[in-house]
Amino acid sequence: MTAGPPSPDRPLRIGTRGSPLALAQAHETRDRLMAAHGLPEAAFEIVIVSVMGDRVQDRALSEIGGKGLFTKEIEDGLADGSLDIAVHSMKDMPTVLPDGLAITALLPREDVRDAFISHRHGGIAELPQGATVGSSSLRRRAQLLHRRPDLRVVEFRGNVQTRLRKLAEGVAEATFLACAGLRRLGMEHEIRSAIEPDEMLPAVAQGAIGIESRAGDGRVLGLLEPIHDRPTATRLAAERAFLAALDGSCRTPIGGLAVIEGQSLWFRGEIIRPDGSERHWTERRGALSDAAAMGTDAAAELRARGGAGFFDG
Ligand SMILES: NCc1[nH]cc(CCC(=O)O)c1CC(=O)O
Repeated sequence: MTAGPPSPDRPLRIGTRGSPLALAQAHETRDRLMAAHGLPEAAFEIVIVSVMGDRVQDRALSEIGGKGLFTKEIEDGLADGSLDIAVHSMKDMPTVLPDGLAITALLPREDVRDAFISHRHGGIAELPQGATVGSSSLRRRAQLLHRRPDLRVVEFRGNVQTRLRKLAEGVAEATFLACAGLRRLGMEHEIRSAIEPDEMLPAVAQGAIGIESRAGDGRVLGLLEPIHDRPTATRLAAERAFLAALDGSCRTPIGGLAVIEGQSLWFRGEIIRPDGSERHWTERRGALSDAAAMGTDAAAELRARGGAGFFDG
């Protein structure tokens, strides 16, 4: 796009992954932009981009490694101008973005909690001794094993629908998904219980949708301004600073959550050994304007307490 508002002749091109959740998030973004600017649906074009993280289904994501497994191909489209904006789950976004790109808007955050999903049991405490639980998230595995070392955790990959099918097939007795994703998919009824953050601290940025665009594209920035949510931005500033200072790759079990209480920010963060054997937790309270510094400071404390090589075994 060059100038003027998006129109059916020159639609704003919205890049997204093709999973049902990604598409729901892209549609939510489009709907908010339509409402904010009084534009017709045809002024937007949703462009599905195939990314490595979706193509590889037979290996754990932590094994494939590398950053941006869910973002690279989409970011290439922003950089070469074939896309105008990209919609992402902020939970999946690396803390460092390619030169020239930035998160330029955040939608109001959804429920941050993890959901306990099971046909037979109501919550973690009800799981029988030695029960099998499916999860592909290193954080959820580590948090669960810390609390319940008796449980057997098996790899559970694939999108929300695939995981629910594995559960129905009896591959595991329970699994976990983000409440936010289930809500956005209209699948709230799958949530057996929502796990409070003091029981299972969510992933950094869980429940937040971010919009990425070219940092210097003033026209797109103007379009995004009315749909940007400042409280979400403040919370993510603390959480993502925490993650960045811990050098969080997908191999590191880390939880982090900031909430706004009146004029102050309450941040909680933790690091856990992948096998759940050791956990370090901390919290900070401070001014909203100190959000990023609080996250960085909390990370420095946990790094020192965990010691060198904490994440290795
Ligand atoms: N890593 C996959 C992913 N990325 C974002 C969500 C859920 C939606 C969100 O947290 O915003 C999920 C699935 C899940 O954890 O259940």
